[in-house]
Amino acid sequence: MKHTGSILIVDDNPDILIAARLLLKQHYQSVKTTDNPFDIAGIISKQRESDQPIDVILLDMNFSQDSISGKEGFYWLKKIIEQDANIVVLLMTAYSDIQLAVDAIKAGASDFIAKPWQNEQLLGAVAAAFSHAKDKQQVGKLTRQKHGLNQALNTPSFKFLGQSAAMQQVFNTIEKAAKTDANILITGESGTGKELTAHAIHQASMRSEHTFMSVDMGAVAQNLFESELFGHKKGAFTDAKADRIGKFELAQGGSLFLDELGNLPLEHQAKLLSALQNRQVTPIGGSKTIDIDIRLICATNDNLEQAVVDGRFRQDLLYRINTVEIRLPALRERSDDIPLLVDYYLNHFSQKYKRDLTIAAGDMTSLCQYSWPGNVRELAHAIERAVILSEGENLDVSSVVGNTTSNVNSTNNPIENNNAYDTFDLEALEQRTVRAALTHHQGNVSHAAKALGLTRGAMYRRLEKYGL
Ligand SMILES: Nc1ncnc2c1ncn2[C@@H]1O[C@H](COP(=O)(O)OP(=O)(O)OP(=O)(O)O)[C@@H](O)[C@H]1O
Repeated sequence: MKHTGSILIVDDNPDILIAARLLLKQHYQSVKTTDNPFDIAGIISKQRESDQPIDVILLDMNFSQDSISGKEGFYWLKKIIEQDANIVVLLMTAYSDIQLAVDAIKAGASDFIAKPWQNEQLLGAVAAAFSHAKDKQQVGKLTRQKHGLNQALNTPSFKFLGQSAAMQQVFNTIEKAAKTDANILITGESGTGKELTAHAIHQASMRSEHTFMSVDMGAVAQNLFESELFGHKKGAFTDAKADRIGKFELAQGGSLFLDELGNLPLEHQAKLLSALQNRQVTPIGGSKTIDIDIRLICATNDNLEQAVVDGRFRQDLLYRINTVEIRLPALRERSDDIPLLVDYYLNHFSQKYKRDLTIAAGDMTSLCQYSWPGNVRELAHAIERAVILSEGENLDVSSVVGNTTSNVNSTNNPIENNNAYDTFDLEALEQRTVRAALTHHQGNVSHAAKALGLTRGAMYRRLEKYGL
């Protein structure tokens, strides 16, 4: 059976063209020939258009009579590589010498064949060239796929909006800091847009073509911390059934975003610090260290300075990660952003659910007066729910934020509210309690979860459930 793939043979000697074609035609599906190197570019284009791209070219080195320098071969080799770097070129000459062969390979040829050839020798060289061409094509495909995946991973689902002076300042700092390779610490309450900020930094940086790798430190099981970040070798521990690449290595050349860093236990902080200081990691069970080239972006809704004072966070690690600090203001501190965000999410979810809704001016004012303890995340969920539940043409905000406006000045705490037990609906009570805990802890999910006796995962499930 013939191999799929196309070969082009270029030689000014018609006997060589016939002999090579007869031999190669027995093994390969498409064999083209030409005695004029000026035809090469046209043949490459035509074959590509007809979906039979040239994989391998056998190229003579000397075309003018009596020429033996090989210069012409090098010239055409360069032209071919410029036109299509995936084509593999085999150079042929009757005047072979070692230096010419070395120079040919240096210039990008895959091999060098002396004429006259032995058939077996030519077939072997062509087979190796084909395999090289397939590898190149595969690498090209994987590179394009990686590029596409990076684009998909790097693009957040929502725009990063803000017209308030506070957010303009944030955007300004992002722009300045992104251009450097400085480590950046993003702080702010839950839902203020820390992850969006990290994406924006990566996208505005010189690393934007590379991977943006995100790790939620709050969600990494304690015993898997090292494996998650640094990787492991097969058999390094009982469950290590195969090699695993760590997030540091996956982020190679790009940005590594460590979210919820405040939750990292002290012993892991030491390991993280050591990796950052040495710019090297060693997978568990591995003997070789891997050099790492990443821009580090960390985020937390914890107060890390206080955590240092409390002995929960290493000062040396804090100094290493906070070269630039970006603090995201809570939504209640920038209520002039609320109309912009409401309009954006109203438009987004109206399109998603095929509704045509507007918001009454009075309702917008109510939303601007609300304290939004869950910040923009709460606002986005609230608008989505309103879009789904509204019946008329106006967005029904009461169905969403319920007694939000009356909540503005209340504690939201069912224990403290006189009307705490106006309902015995457990879900409603749970929602109020979760909201109250968030408000009490100024949007800090970790602290609110702790106060409620919940894990962060359980807390997040409730935030999702109640759209907080
Ligand atoms: N400025 C903004 N413009 C538009 N959407 C925003 C903005 N800030 C946050 N959001 C939206 O709010 C939600 C939460 O944002 P994000 O995950 O970035 O917050 P976070 O501070 O990282 O939260 P957490 O601390 O809980 O992880 C996302 O859906 C995001 O798109």
